[in-house]
Amino acid sequence: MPRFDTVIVNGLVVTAADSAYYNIGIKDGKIEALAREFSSADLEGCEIIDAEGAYVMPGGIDGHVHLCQDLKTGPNKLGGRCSDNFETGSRSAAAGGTTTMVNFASQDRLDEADRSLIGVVQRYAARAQSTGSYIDYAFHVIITRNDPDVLQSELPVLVKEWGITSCKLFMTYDTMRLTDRQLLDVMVAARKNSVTTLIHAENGDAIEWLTEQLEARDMIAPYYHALSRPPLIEAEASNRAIALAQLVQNPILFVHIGSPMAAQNVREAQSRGLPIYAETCPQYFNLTWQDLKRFHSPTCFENSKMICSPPPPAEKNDHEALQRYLANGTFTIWSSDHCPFRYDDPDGKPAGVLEHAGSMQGESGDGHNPAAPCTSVYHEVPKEDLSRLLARKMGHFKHVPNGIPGVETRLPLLFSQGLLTGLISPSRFVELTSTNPAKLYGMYPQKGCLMPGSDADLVIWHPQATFKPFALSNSHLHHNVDYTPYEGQTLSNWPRYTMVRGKLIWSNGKIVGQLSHGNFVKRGPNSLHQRPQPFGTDLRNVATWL
Ligand SMILES: NC(=O)NCCC(=O)O
Ligand SMILES: [Zn+2]
Repeated sequence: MPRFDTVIVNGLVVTAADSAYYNIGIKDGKIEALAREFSSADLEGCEIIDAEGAYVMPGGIDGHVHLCQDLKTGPNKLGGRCSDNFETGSRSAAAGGTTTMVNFASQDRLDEADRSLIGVVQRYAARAQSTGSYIDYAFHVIITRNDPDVLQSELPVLVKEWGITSCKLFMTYDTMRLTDRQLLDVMVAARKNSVTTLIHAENGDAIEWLTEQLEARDMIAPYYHALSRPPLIEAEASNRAIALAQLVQNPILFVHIGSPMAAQNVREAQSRGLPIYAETCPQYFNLTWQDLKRFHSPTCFENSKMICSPPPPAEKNDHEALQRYLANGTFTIWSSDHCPFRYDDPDGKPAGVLEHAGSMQGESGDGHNPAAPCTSVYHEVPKEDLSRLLARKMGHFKHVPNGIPGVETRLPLLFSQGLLTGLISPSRFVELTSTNPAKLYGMYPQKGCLMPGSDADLVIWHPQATFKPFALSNSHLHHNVDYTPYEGQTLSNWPRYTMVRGKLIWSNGKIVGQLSHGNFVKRGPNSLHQRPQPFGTDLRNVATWL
């Protein structure tokens, strides 16, 4: 009986702590042993993968992926529909070196059938099962209501039976946001159940007010999405959320931090020893407000391809400021916020044109009036009409589904722009992309490390000396999206192998795995914060009596 199924040789193995040349022996989907060199007897009968001196790292863990999700980010009950399902999303993730993704199971506040959070999770789990997944996956539950009976009876079940130990709360979006008192209700329930709380921090009232001011001045082209959400919007909300978290002693993670001001709030809270964590994403290091004017003309609706919330920072200077927070440890995790919408799909970015035409109440003269009673969230527009509408009509940024794709480019962008430039060390790269998400989301040490007994989830890069830098094009990618925000970006390496529990899923430019391979991951509690009473006991700051 061979000692190992697979051995990886000649790899520069990187963990969140160290880098060294090791061989890795894998048996039954787990890491069995690491050694400077295995004996020839040990290697007998096993498959050998030669890393040829390249980096070998724990597989990427993407803590922020939207698949199969209807997202009502606009002001009415219609919205967009994510174009990737678990097949196309996990395929794209694997091709980019990701071995586990945490997706969202989103409660629809407007649908009474969604009152039950368990029902919500079951609905999304069925979506994943209906296609299968190439890589392992888990769910955060998005909570959009504060029903006390549901929180009390269902959160413990989600944690114990489903291993769903994280929730996401919104401070913006008409149909998803919680008021401050609702945030407090849910945060207390989260604390009692050790549920890691993700916060989308933007001041929804201020965004609505600014949007009204902009539209009164006819400033509705995609570019003005950014002006409806200047950095103060995120800075104010993150500041408020830190205070609320402190009050009820509930650790929080800010998702997709996009402004140096908000990052500074996190830094300041962390320096007071508070368990406040922050995620950031490649869009905040690559795009600026100028990208919302990128295509053809400043008013061209194609610029809606770059709309996400929070918007990218105003200028390149902001990228440099954010890089400092990446290097100095303020950011905890690097995720994609992969939120895919197509430009040739009426339920994608064009919703911003269709909804606007509808809100003009027939002024369009083409008979399309989405403001009329609608029984589904979807826009029923014949494909041939869509390009005609897009060419002729003005759209409004407020109706554009927020989000951009990036699950596949998440690791390669940071590798080229962070690791190879020396901004961050290889170990910090692993910490941000794998080890910290594993700890934060209760998967460590099953995932996020290369210890004996851990899942053999690995990404092996190309040997640097022989890799030819290339300009990224959407045709390289495996998602179901008709563009990438990073078109033309130079990349200086790419994952050569992606392995999930001992099976190669991506090898030398090809998907070689099976859709039946990806497993649902039942998770435990956050293991990042371990200090007892990190919020202190001062009654001026903390309601310890709650
Ligand atoms: N981030 C974004 O623009 N879209 C995804 C939905 C959200 O998380 O806000
Ligand atoms: Zn969000």
